[in-house]
Amino acid sequence: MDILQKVAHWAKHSPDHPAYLHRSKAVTYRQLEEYSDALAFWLESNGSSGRPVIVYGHMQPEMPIAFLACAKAGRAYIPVDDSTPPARLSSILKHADAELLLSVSGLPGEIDLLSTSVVTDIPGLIRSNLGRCPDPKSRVAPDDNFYIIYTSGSTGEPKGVQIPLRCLQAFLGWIEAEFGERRGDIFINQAPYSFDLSVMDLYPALSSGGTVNALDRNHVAKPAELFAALNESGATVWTSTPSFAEFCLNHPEFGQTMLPRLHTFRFCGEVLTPSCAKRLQERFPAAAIYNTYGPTEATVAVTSVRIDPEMASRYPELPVGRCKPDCQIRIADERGTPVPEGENGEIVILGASVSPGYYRNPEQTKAAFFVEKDKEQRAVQGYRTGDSGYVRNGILFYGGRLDYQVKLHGYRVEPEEIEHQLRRLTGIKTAVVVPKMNGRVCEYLTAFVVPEAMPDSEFAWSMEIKKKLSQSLPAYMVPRRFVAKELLPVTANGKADRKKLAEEV
Ligand SMILES: Nc1ncnc2c1ncn2[C@@H]1O[C@H](COP(=O)(O)OP(=O)(O)OP(=O)(O)O)[C@@H](O)[C@H]1O
Repeated sequence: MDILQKVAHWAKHSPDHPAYLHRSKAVTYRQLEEYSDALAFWLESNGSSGRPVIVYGHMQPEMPIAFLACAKAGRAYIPVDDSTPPARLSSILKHADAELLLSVSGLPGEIDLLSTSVVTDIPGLIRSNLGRCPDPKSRVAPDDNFYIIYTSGSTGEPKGVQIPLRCLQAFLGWIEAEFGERRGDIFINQAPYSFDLSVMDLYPALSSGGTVNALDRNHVAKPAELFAALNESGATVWTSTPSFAEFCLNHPEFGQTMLPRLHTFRFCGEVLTPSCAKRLQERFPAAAIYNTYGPTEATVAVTSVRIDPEMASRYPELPVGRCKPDCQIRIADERGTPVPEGENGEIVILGASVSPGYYRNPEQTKAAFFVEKDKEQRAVQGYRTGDSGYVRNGILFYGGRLDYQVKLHGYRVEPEEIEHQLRRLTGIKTAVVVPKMNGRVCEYLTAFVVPEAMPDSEFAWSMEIKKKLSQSLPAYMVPRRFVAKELLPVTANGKADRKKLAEEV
C-alpha cells in the first residue's frame, strides 16, 4: 500500500483516531480522507495543466490536507513556509511557473504573482465539495512527482528537488523497517514543511495510523508555551535537528517526566554531538537516539544508526550510520573515482532514494546528478552530495560540507573540523566557526561557542580555549576570535544559522 492507500485504510479502520493535531485543532483520519478528497475534486475540476501546486502556510491542519489533495489530483505540491521572504517566494513562483497557489495563511504580501492564481479560502472549498471524490485514475503514479522542495539555495538560485512517489515510498518502507512504527505513536513535528525533515514525521505517522502533533514557530518563540505543549502532547517519537534539541535542553524540566512516553529521538540535518546525545540519554533514560543523514536530493535520509551511551562516550565524532538497503554510499575523490575504505572523500549516494533531479533545471541537474548501469545493466541514479566523509566497517562518518572550505593564508581549512575539535573540549556544548571574508579572501576565523557556563572574562576564557585547541590543531587553524553565546541563532529550518553569524564577524 502506498501513502494514499494507507490513509484510506486508516480512515476506514480507525476513522475517529486523530491524524493531525495543531493547538486546539484536531483532524481525524476520516476528516483527513474526506477533506483531501473534496479538495482534490476541486483541483481536478479547476486547472488541467498538471503543473505543480504551491501550498503556502505553516503548521495548520490544512497543510497535510492540501498535500494529500494534490497527490490525489495527480499534482505535485511545493510546500512553502509562510515565513519565506517575499522575494524568495516570488522567485519560486517564477521558477516553478506555478499556475496555482493554495494559501492556508492568507495572501502573501508584496509579491508579484505573475500568472499564478491564489486561492485562500481552503476551508470554504472543502465545505462546498464535501462528499465528492476525484477520479482514482488521476492520482500520482509511482514515477510522478509527489512533492518538490525548494532548497534554501545556498547558490542563490532556487533549486526544486523533485521527489516522485516511488522515492517517498522507498523512504517510508525503510523507516518502517528501521524503526518499527507502532500504532498509537504520537509524532512531534517541528520542522516547517518547506524543510524535508518534516517528511520524516508527517508520512511515517500517517502511514502507520499514528498522530502528528505539530508545534509552530510561536511555540518555539515562547518557551513556556512550547514546554506546556510538550507536556500535554503524549509524544512518543521526536524528530528534529540537533539544534532544536539543544534549545530544549536549556530548559531543566525537558526530560522523561515531561515526555513520559517518548521512546525515540530521530535526528537529521546537522551534526549530532556526543555532548547533546549524552545529555539526552541522561534526561530520557527510556528513549533511543538515532542519528540519520541525507540531503533533500536523496529523500530526507539514507543512513541511520542508534547512538547508545557507550557510543556517545567512545566516539569524539558520532557516526551517521549504515546505508539503507536499496541505496549505496560511495566515497569518491575529486575525479569521482571511489577511494579505499577509511579514506576521506565526497559522499556520493546511488539508488532508489535519489531524486531524478532539479525541477526545470537541466544544468544544475547535470552538475550534481548522474546515471550509471549496475551489474544487471539497470540504470541507477546517483547524486554527488558536496559533503565529505568516510566509511569504516560499513558505517558512514560525516566530515563536513565541501563548500564551507576556505583558504586561509594559503592553507585549506575546514571550519567544521575546528568545530569538531572545539566540541571535544570540556565545558563546551557546541560551536560554529565562521570565516571573516573580504571578497573571496578569508582574513581570519571566528568561533562562536556555547559554553556550559558563561565566562566572567571572555578574554581569559578565549586564551584558555586557544591553548587547548593548539594541542590538537595546527596554529593556522586556531580561530583568532572566540565569542561566548548562550544559544546559537537558527534558520527557519532549525539548523545553526551560519549566514547570520557571518554578519557578526
Ligand atoms: N546527521 C547529519 N550530520 C551532519 N550533517 C548532516 C546530517 N544530516 C544531514 N546533514 C547535512 O545536511 C545536508 C542536507 O540538508 P538539506 O538537504 O536540508 O539542505 P542544506 O544543505 O541544509 O541547505 P540548502 O537548502 O542550502 O541546500 C547534508 O548534505 C549534510 O551536509
